[in-house]
Amino acid sequence: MPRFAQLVMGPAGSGKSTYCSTMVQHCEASNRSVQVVNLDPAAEHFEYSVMADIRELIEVDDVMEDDTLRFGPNGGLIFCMEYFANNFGWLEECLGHVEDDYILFDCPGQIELYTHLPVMKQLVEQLQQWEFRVCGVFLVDSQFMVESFKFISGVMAALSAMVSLEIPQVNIMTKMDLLSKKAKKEIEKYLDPDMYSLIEDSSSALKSKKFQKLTEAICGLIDDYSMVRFLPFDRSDEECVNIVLQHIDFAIQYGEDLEFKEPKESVADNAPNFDEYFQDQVDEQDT
Ligand SMILES: Nc1nc2c(ncn2[C@@H]2O[C@H](COP(=O)(O)OP(=O)(O)OP(=O)(O)O)[C@@H](O)[C@H]2O)c(=O)[nH]1
Ligand SMILES: [Mg+2]
Repeated sequence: MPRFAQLVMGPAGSGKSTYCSTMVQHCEASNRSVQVVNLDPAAEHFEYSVMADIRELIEVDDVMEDDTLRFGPNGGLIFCMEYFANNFGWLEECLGHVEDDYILFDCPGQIELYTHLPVMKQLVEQLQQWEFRVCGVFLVDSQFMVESFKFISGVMAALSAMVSLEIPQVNIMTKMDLLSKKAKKEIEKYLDPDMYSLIEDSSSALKSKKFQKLTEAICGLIDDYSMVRFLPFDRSDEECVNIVLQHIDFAIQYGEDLEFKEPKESVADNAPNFDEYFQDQVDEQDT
């Protein structure tokens, strides 16, 4: 039987730890067992109970205090993650060999981990060797996405992770509950973006013709291959959380090998319908 994992990634403060605790609560409410592993050696507090915590292996503060290493916070974190990559045996011991388990890995927020450092890729390969099906979950804060410029850089960050990790990835726009009604309408166009029109929106801000052409080429490539799409994540909306979870489950085929159970009528009636959800949002926008 396969095992299942979500690698929860994204820039600092994008809501990774909050996403993990929301998912745990959501799954508990539907009698589903999901566990969390904290992989952030600099984490100070989180609201979920952990099955494993990287700080038991190594902590950033200890690395920074070491007189021979002399690292600052960022260098210290990279050192910790490299140390972790050389000691995957620790993780193997913590995870055990439970069939069919479902684990969320709450990762650190240093963006270089997802763009060019090999640690996350090594972790993915190791998890796959332990028979995990891994889905990347890339979080971007919706607060920063209401302008096309910031959006393009968010898309590029998500794309870097996709390209370097080579696993299915679901991109998520977090903190939707904080947006005003007007901003929510504004952000709708970023969920399934038409990059060509976004670049038109922002072309007046680009002073250099050369860079404008480069940005156009990048946007064109992303658009032509429909490479990046975002799902909205509002932690206060159960249906929204469920839709995100279903997308991820689908990507790693969770549930395919489980025994088939007759759905209860009430559950089937309440089953979320993605199209309806998005249609509701469009209707809201039209009114
Ligand atoms: N209102 C609201 N606040 C959120 C949401 N997600 C995160 N936050 C807040 O945003 C801040 C950062 O959230 P975290 O979950 O710690 O973000 P993180 O990505 O784990 O941060 P790092 O681990 O430091 O990279 C906290 O103050 C959270 O309470 C959300 O969906 N809605
Ligand atoms: Mg965190």
